[in-house]
Amino acid sequence: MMHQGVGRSGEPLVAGVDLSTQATKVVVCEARTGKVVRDGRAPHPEGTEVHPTAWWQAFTEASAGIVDDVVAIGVAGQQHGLVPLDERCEIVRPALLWNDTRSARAAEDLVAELGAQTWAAAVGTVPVASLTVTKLRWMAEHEPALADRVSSVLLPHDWLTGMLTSALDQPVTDRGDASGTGYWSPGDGSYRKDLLAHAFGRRSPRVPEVLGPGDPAGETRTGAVVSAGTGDNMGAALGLDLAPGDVVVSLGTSGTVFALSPTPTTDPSGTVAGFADASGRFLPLVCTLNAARVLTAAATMLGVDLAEFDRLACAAPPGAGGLVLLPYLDGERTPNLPDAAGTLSGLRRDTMTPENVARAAVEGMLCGLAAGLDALRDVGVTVRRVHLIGGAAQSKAVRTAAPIVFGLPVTVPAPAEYVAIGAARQAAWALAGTPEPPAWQREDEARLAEPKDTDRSAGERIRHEHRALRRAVHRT
Ligand SMILES: Nc1ncnc2c1ncn2[C@@H]1O[C@H](COP(=O)(O)OP(=O)(O)O)[C@@H](O)[C@H]1O
Ligand SMILES: O=C(CO)[C@@H](O)[C@H](O)COP(=O)(O)O
Repeated sequence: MMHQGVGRSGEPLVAGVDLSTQATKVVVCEARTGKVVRDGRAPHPEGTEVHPTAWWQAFTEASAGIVDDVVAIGVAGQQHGLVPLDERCEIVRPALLWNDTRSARAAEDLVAELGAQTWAAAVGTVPVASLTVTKLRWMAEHEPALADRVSSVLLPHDWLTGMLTSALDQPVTDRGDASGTGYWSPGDGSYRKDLLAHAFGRRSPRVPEVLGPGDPAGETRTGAVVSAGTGDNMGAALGLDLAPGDVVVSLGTSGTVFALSPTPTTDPSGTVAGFADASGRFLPLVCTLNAARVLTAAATMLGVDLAEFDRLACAAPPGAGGLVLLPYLDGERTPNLPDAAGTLSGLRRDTMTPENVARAAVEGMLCGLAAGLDALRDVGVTVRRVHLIGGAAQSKAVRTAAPIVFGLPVTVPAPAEYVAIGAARQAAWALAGTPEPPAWQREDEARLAEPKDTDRSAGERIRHEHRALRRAVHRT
């Protein structure tokens, strides 16, 4: 498959993999500059439980013919997913993904048993259905015979990394992804196996060794260096080379809001997850379950494609003629409403147009992220401007509405797979063996209009209406 070598330009090449929710994406970059020279992608099956062999199939398809000459490779993956292996490293049951909400009651129980403050102080996060620790509790309660067979517990990126190095029996991970398990402490840099054993009700299963940010995990069969890998949001932060004051809003399957922090953060309310990053620092993050797919679902409901959806949403005024959408179409994680459904309110005969419905979908999705920006400020993050990334950042309607709803300058970095680029940069780092990652150039970014005063008041009104509806319907 892979063999050591250089690209046609004579530059050594490295590959980065984004094992995200809906697809596996692969980029091949020049190790020295970061220039992307090739890419590939392949879809994943629908659903919130996926057999990891489907990821291997997607990786094989996405990387076919483009990674033969890379000298290093790294994987950034969707966070939190539970990949349980038995003592022969066979998969015990299909992986439960971050957006699977069946462990909501388990999360409530774990919080009730130990207290939100204890969890936040111990591991930087308060359990919600997304976290690995709650999936282990669910499995222990609902599938005890399978739980008895579990010998080690991996995350999606750990598993793919282990497949690449042929070392699933000696699994490795990194600080960033480990910090999303609910049983690794970003503050102490160590596992809390007591919490893992408490949740699982059994002796703690084996957990991957946490490598340092630039450490190699091993080699592929053909001798390419494999880096430690990380979570997808940490990968994006590395790919974007974030500066202080920069906040990322990522609109993929999940909506995430995150920024770098030099110190760990804790939020006993559970809104901000106090993750570690992939560079040795920290990554406070807010995650919503409903982002890009709110737009695709609204477009399907309106019977239009995404281009027409965009045209409709852009044709409506800010505030969508009074229509307000709480877009909790898959339940919600932030606020923690795993069983919620969406609500569309404010319909009047003269305003219930396709244009206003489309605009309300865009604004409703963005309001969840605006609340995330406020929550980041509350834990001490400086928010000066927003970088908008992820699939839905390509939507003109989203680009138009985002500075208004956020009340901040917003830039859209040149369209690129930043998670995969971050994974490739980590691979180049492991290859170089330097204390810091290589300095990679970034393409120019499109700066969007800064919000005007009139925009600001429209944005405040939109956020106010969204909050008021949420309180009325969900009392949160
Ligand atoms: N122009 C667009 N408008 C709205 N949504 C879009 C657009 N382009 C892509 N998307 C959506 O973005 C999502 C994929 O984004 P991505 O960041 O790749 O997600 P993930 O990393 O979770 O797989 C899909 O749901 C897709 O429909
Ligand atoms: O759970 C989180 C973050 O805590 C999600 O951001 C997942 O990491 C999935 O990411 P995407 O597939 O939406 O990029």
